[in-house]
Amino acid sequence: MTDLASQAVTLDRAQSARSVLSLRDVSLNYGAGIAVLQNLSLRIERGEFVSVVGRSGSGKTTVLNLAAGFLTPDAGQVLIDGRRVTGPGPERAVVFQDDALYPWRSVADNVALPLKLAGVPASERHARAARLLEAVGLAGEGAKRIWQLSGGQRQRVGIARALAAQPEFLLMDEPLGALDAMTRELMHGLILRLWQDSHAGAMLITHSIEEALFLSTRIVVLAPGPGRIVHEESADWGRRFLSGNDPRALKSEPGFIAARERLVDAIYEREAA
Ligand SMILES: Nc1ncnc2c1ncn2[C@@H]1O[C@H](COP(=O)(O)OP(=O)(O)OP(=O)(O)O)[C@@H](O)[C@H]1O
Repeated sequence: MTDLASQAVTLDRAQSARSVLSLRDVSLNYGAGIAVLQNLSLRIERGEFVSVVGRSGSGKTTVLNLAAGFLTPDAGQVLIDGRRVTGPGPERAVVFQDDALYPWRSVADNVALPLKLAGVPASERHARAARLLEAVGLAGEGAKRIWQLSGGQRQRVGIARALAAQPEFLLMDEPLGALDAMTRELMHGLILRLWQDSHAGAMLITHSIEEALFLSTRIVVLAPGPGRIVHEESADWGRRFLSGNDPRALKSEPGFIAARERLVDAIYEREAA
């Protein structure tokens, strides 16, 4: 697998100053009058990997949709470097569980689509798509159609496409939820390397506490009714994996297990009350 940083894919934006994506005191009610999120604040700097965990219905996807600009808060603000976000933008890329790829287009065309929309000339976008496919371990698969790929391969195409736009922030909503456990573990390494090489800030919504702990530099726990942050943890297992540590050994460390238990307690505390 090719190191993105060693490729010309190295991002113009990656060299720019630190950016911050922030949700500041946001509230949202989907028009039903019942608050889904209330006064929630969350900040993600480039270079951070922030996972959002919490029970079903706690508002995780709503948080990501606000950060992506798909939703507008009823109160509070979504900001990038202090500028108000009013909709989706090229500095934020989103990866969904349902990969939202075009099955009738080739793999390479799917990856290059954001570049086409941005007006990048054909020869350059084909070259960049090829480099991104190499980075996600799909070199030589560009001519295939999406329906010819496995679930794990499709998610890798989705991630390559998200990175094609050279985002400052990569927003992922359960991107690995449909994958088997082994493929999921392989994808963890891939996501960590791409995150490191792209210098992006990452937000991950996941139901897997272990996944959140292993990948993230920070994990926030949302509690429902209305959705708000009730717990935060800092972590560095992903960074230690990137510096050569064995993932299974890392996940067996007492510190990892203790952090996992704290997160479980924070997620289920209110239910027990
Ligand atoms: N489009 C919508 N219209 C009305 N209510 C919605 C809408 N989308 C979500 N909700 C409600 O908002 C709350 C939070 O939903 P959200 O999808 O953000 O939670 P989640 O934590 O991501 O859940 P899950 O883990 O099940 O995906 C839920 O009560 C849900 O029913």
